[in-house]
Amino acid sequence: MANTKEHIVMLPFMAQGHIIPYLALALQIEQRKNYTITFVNTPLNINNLRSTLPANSSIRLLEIPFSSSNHGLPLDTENTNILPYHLFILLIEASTSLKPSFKKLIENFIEQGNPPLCIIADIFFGWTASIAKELNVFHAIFTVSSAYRLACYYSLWMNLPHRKENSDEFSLPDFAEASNVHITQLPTNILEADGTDAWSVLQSKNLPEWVNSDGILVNTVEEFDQVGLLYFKRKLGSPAWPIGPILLSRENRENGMCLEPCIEWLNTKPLKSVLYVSFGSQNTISASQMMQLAMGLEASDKNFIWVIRPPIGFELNTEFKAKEWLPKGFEERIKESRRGLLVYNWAPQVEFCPIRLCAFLTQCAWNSVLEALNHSVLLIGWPLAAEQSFNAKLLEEEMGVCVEVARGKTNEVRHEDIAAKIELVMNETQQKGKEMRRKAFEAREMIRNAIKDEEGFEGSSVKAMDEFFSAALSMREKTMREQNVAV
Ligand SMILES: O=c1ccn([C@@H]2O[C@H](COP(=O)(O)OP(=O)(O)O[C@H]3O[C@H](CO)[C@@H](O)[C@H](O)[C@H]3O)[C@@H](O)[C@H]2O)c(=O)[nH]1
Repeated sequence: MANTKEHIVMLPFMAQGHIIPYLALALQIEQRKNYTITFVNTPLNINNLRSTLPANSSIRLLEIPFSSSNHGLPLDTENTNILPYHLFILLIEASTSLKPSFKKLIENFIEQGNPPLCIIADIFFGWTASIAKELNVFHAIFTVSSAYRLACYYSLWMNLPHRKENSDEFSLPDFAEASNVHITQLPTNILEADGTDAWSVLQSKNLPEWVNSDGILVNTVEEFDQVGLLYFKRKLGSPAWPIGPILLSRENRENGMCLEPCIEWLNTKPLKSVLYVSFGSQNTISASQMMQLAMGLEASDKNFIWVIRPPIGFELNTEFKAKEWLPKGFEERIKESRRGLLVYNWAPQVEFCPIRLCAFLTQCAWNSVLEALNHSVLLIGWPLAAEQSFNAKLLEEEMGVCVEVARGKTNEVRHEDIAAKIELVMNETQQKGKEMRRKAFEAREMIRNAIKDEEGFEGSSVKAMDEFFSAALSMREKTMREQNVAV
């Protein structure tokens, strides 16, 4: 066994929000030196990854066949980034066609004497757990988000409680630790689910398969996500390993406005005085919300950077029509006063975080959340889609580092409320802001301690990763013993 590296096979769902964090995890595992990694996906995704993988990486990229047009999808559709939301479900359904070739791949590895120590696969690929079980390979699901969020998601899909309650607010039947959920916090697919629709049917096959997995790897930190982690230990009877934060590597970031002008602007501002406003890599808000947000920012009197995109209904590459979408003279006023900086479409976010940011008005997408907490930046939540409301719930109710300012892409928002929330969080003399600052500092310490790996001290995330590999090795030794006995 000496000198032989253990083999890990990874299979993310075909979406950038999944592939990129999986690659970040692969790169992190690679640093442990004693593993070789096979990163599996469909041909076009693998092709795109070739240019982003660091030149010195030993990660092997491997294609498995996929034909989108066989599944009612446009030709060469292998990633959600070129699909409208209502077709995501088709791609997830179509991805079950990967099953036979993925199974064959693992069988071939076994036959060639290179059996995987473990398979790490996506939350949408419950079927990989059954394959792993059949072939005696250790299996883990890797979720790119928090355990708390995943617990809400799992509980909602398994129980559809909003269909059984008459009220807009209800509790989660098997996750009583979480406070009530409001109907407006549900993503569209769960809100519309009735047990017979395509999403319900898909999840009713996918989620029960999770019990066949040997555990869940979670991009989180044990110290602030206990409630969700315990839920999965209880529900699935297997470990949930908090191994985060798995922060995204810079190689995978798009290029946007260059860093220098932003840093130059930031450097003219006092420490921890700037509000950063961004809705992540995929989302934007409605034109009327954009108008109110601009007015709220102006009224708040705080320094701000706003990563601004055309509102809903316009392509990202549409020319930004400030005269139409922003209050009259807004751009000129903030430029003149140097109080605000508008960055169109994409900003070097990670580089901003450590410097002068006090707060981040965010849709609460998990990577952004971890990046902000890593530098004790306070959060002003405006969840827009997907699981973001559950992240906001964890951040506000459990961790105390966030205040929700608005919800959804179409709901009415008022500039007075936005300005008031900004004031509440950013004004150092306000009790609420003070308390949030203390909690955000604690969260930062939790993150930093979790990833510490020093003589005499191993952080919780480092330990969890060790435990995950130990569990995989123990299972393999057990299987080998059993096979020897059988022989
Ligand atoms: O202008 C920008 C915008 C984003 N980023 C980076 O891009 C990543 C974006 O990731 P994230 O914050 O998670 O946002 P999204 O990709 O928009 O979020 C999707 O993926 C998340 C993780 O699964 C989910 O929590 C969200 O619901 C889903 O919309 C982060 O590393 C950001 O630093 C930039 O560098 N510049």
